[in-house]
Amino acid sequence: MSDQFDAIVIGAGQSGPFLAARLAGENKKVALIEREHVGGTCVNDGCTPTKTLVASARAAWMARRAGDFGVAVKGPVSVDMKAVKARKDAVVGASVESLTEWLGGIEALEYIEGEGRFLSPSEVQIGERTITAPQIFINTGARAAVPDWPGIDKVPYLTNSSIMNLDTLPGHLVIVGGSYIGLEFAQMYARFGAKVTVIDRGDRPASREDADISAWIRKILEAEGVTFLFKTTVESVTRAGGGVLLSLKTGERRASVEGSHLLIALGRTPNTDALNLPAAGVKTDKRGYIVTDEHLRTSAPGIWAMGDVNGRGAFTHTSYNEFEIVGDNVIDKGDRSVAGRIPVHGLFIDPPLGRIGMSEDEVRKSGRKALIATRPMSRVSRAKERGETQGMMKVLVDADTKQILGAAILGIGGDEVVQVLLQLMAARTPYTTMVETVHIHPTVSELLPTLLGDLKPLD
Ligand SMILES: Cc1cc2nc3c(=O)[nH]c(=O)nc-3n(C[C@H](O)[C@H](O)[C@H](O)COP(=O)(O)OP(=O)(O)OC[C@H]3O[C@@H](n4cnc5c(N)ncnc54)[C@H](O)[C@@H]3O)c2cc1C
Ligand SMILES: NC(=O)c1ccc[n+]([C@@H]2O[C@H](COP(=O)([O-])OP(=O)(O)OC[C@H]3O[C@@H](n4cnc5c(N)ncnc54)[C@H](O)[C@@H]3O)[C@@H](O)[C@H]2O)c1
Repeated sequence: MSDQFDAIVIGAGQSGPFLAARLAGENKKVALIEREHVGGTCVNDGCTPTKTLVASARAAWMARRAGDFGVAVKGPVSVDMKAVKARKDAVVGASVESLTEWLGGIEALEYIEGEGRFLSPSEVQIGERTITAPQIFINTGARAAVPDWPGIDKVPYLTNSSIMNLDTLPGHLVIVGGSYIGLEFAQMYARFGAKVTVIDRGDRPASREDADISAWIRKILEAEGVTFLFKTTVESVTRAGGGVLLSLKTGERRASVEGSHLLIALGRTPNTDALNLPAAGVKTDKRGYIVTDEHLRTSAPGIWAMGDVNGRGAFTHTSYNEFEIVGDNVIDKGDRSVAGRIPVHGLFIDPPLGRIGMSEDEVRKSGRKALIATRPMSRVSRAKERGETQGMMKVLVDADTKQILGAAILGIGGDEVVQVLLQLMAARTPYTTMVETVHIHPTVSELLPTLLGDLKPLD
């Protein structure tokens, strides 16, 4: 027997639950299907747990540095990994609980546990049950990509999901992938006290960032004991002792590294394989991401795709924004789209990187006339007072319109401070307005007018 709904949402990530709730609020009968855990990656094995662990790692680091501030800590600082995990589990647990409670209290919404699979453009099967709706919204996210290295099926390895169960300190954590996931875990585990090696095929960490930002990231992590092996790929993996031996290739040179634990951080695979998308007529690209137009409509009328699964964002803020876009369009008959969305992201090493708009590389490639200013964090009094002067600020401005094109702030508070510039950018306000505005002293943001006052032509 088929259950008829007004709308079906597949996946309870960072847009699905909010859209399901909003539709239910419009007196629609809604089904929300989730195969693993409500809240998806962000809440369970992404943003929330990693930033909670980053906070523990920072506490350990500050305790070790206490003497720099004239504070005595008697004896060596040690980290209780079971307590660190328990704290992380408590923060995640509270988030999942409040989300579950909230969704459970919405009368018109039925939460269905299980894996959703299309039978046709309007029918979804979950186990023995088949449900139908004229509107279906896909929010199934992505998972860690696992490479096909020879031997990978015979060695224990960790991903961002399984590392969440670790409550012991690795002797030597080898991380393959030196981007967002790899870097956040690298610094965190180095601060917990593990030996950490990061392997990447590129020539620098976070290679989507400008070279000067990458150089600072490398310097910050190396100063904390992280070893980087760049231009290096993994040829094969085998079991060694209790851990894993990786055979590596750097140019023509071959070497090996043995780790007690291996973490794979090589990007993501969209969760589209279980959906049986051909039955619904939903097209995917070569990498398996669902193809959508700017309004997030798929190739099948009546089916939308939001979040990581459409390959347009890969961040919680982009997924949530896509709930807002689809919600406004479907419910309020709006005309919102992702066109013109300003790209923003953070990299939550410590100090963090906040990034908005275009990078310097992107501005150069665009060929437009631009202005640029940079300032080391060592020339920010707040950073000096805090004893954390690593990093730099960078801003790029259109030479003709005087509007901000992009900015990077790698330094204390960089993730928050950069959003001051984001507001100017979104409002299309010329940077000169900020130069004339008085800011609070002593803060990092007070240096933004000074930074903008130093703008020079980008040669
Ligand atoms: C380690 C890590 C750290 C991160 N840190 C940040 C950060 O600091 N800031 C940031 O903005 N982003 C961060 N991200 C990215 C962020 O987690 C994702 O972009 C975000 O979760 C958005 O995902 P989503 O809404 O597309 O779906 P997801 O959160 O991935 O959820 C999809 C859900 O769909 C379910 N599902 C899949 N297939 C089916 C099916 N067939 N039937 C039923 N259910 C299904 C899954 O079980 C899952 O619960 C991080 C990611 C990782 C891995
Ligand atoms: N702070 C945040 O917002 C945050 C944090 C973590 C994750 N995320 C999200 O998760 C996504 C995935 O992150 P990620 O770090 O896993 O992937 P990524 O795609 O950002 O980086 C993968 C890295 O692996 C390297 N690589 C790929 N194949 C390789 C190989 N065979 N050998 C050696 N190196 C190889 C690449 O050069 C690259 O540096 C990101 O795109 C991001 O959207 C966001």
